[in-house]
Amino acid sequence: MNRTASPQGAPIILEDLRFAYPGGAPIRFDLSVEASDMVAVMGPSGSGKSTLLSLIAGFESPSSGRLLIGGEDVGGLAPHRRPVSMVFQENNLFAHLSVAENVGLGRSVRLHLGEADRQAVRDALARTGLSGKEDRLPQALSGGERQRVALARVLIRHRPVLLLDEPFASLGPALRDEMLDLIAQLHAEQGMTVLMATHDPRDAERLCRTMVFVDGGTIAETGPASEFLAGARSEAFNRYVGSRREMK
Ligand SMILES: Nc1ncnc2c1ncn2[C@@H]1O[C@H](COP(=O)(O)OP(=O)(O)OP(=O)(O)O)[C@@H](O)[C@H]1O
Repeated sequence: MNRTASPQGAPIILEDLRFAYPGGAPIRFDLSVEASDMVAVMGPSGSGKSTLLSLIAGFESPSSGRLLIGGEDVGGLAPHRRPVSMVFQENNLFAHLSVAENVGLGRSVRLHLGEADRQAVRDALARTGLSGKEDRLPQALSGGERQRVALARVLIRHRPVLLLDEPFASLGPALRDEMLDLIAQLHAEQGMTVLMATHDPRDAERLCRTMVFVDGGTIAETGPASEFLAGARSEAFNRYVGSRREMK
């Protein structure tokens, strides 16, 4: 993989990807995402957003169907071999490793780092506003700082796809905006394809060009995020977003 090249993302195609948790309802996804797109994945609680991202990342295995990333069938690849980085709502970091080591894992899972890798870690920490905190353990960081460490690791991994599963749900609004800006900057630099699961229409509005509406274990609707957010798409989406807004 080219780690220094100019921005590039990979297209993602899910073809009749089928899955079910033991005893759970059937889940089935068909989806096509353009390279370097920024996609909001929205939908009711339990609709299957996390499952969609987990299938792409390889944390769950479909019973049938195909998953193509960058034109390659990645269905047989273990998660760490897929051209994908993922950031969760929390628990992205190893508690016993320092900030610098947690970021360094993006280069080598055994932390066998050369000088160029260590320089890349320093650069990523500087880019994410964490210089001076490299030796801290995650417990000595704020929630926002911990998510920045996770993003610093994404930055040095240079993977063509970034999956975000409600990454900022536990942060306050100001910090959240700051983090969304940081994702936008990373995207401008690296051009990776971004899929972000979120319940907050403001996240989608701020960051995403495309909307994927997940409902009942399937992709119910896709299109320009602006149309969804303007209320110009399905009643089901409007009801979902309306109910989220009432909850605030
Ligand atoms: N590990 C699991 N074992 C069994 N069922 C699961 C598991 N994880 C999720 N499910 C079920 O699968 C369905 C889809 O869950 P998923 O977590 O993908 O939804 P979601 O849209 O991400 O929800 P939320 O917005 O609440 O995070 C739900 O009915 C959920 O209860």
